[in-house]
Amino acid sequence: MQKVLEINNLTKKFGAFTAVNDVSFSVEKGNVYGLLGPNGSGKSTTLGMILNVLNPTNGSWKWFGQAPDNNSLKKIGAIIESPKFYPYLTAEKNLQIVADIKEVPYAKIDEKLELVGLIARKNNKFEQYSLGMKQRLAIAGALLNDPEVLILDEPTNGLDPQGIIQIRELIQKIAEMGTTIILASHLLDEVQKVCSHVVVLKQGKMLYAGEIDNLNNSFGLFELQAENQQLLINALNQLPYFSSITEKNKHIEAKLNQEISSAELNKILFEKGVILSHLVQRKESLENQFFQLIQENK
Ligand SMILES: Nc1ncnc2c1ncn2[C@@H]1O[C@H](COP(=O)(O)OP(=O)(O)OP(=O)(O)O)[C@@H](O)[C@H]1O
Repeated sequence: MQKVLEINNLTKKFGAFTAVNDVSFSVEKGNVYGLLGPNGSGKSTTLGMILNVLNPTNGSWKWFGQAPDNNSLKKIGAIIESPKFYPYLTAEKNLQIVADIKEVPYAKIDEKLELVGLIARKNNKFEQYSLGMKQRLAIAGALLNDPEVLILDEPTNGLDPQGIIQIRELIQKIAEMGTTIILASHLLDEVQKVCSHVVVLKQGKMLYAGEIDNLNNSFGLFELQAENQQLLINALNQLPYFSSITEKNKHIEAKLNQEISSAELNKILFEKGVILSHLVQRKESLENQFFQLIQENK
């Protein structure tokens, strides 16, 4: 797979405060990467550095295998702030200004307005647009010169549910056309729905980078209940299958560190004299795992 971006040991300090702390990851062509982390975890600062808007304190990165220069930046479309257009001009006129700056033919304007679903509204003034339409117009602007990479910072911030779905579908459509996408978000749900890969940041540190499916690659857990809970806990503690055993309200939650079927576990416990009244195997949600990852690295 061709590497579009390679970040090595990137650090940004604001005075004594470290906003991005020794972050390294790569982005491969054609995938959708989510930069995921709570507010203030360093997502925007990371994007600012790789877009040459902020100077790094330390570290380096390569775009398309080379040290970043103006040429490589031309292959990147980015929206890292709220869309800036002239309110009293139409969408089309606004995009003509962008086309002039990017030196692309006006023919591209209708193509991109069509893509983002705004062709029928191209003669409306920007100020008449909803927030979702403004965001889609910004995406059209960022795509005018057919960049290889599209970077979006919190693309659904402030949008209503319908607007969120429209942006999500648009991101999927753009990705299917072969554009590599990097999007920063604090919403796990958003990242989970559109990204193939995720980089998890917390307080500037990278906690995980890889395929989103691998983040969800736990063995799951068992919910168990027995008449004699203490006997059950003792028996579970003697077995090698669990990374943690926790007492919840009425049941015991035992997290697996390897595979074992519920039938097998039931048999082993029965042989140890434990009669189960409740046994359910569950997959752990990505949300749980993300939360745990964030907790563990406190
Ligand atoms: N110019 C600056 N001067 C000082 N501190 C800054 C500056 N810019 C960002 N920070 C701090 O760096 C940390 C990371 O900020 P950043 O905006 O990168 O986080 P984020 O993950 O994008 O969060 P959010 O989703 O809230 O934008 C925050 O604690 C922020 O207050």
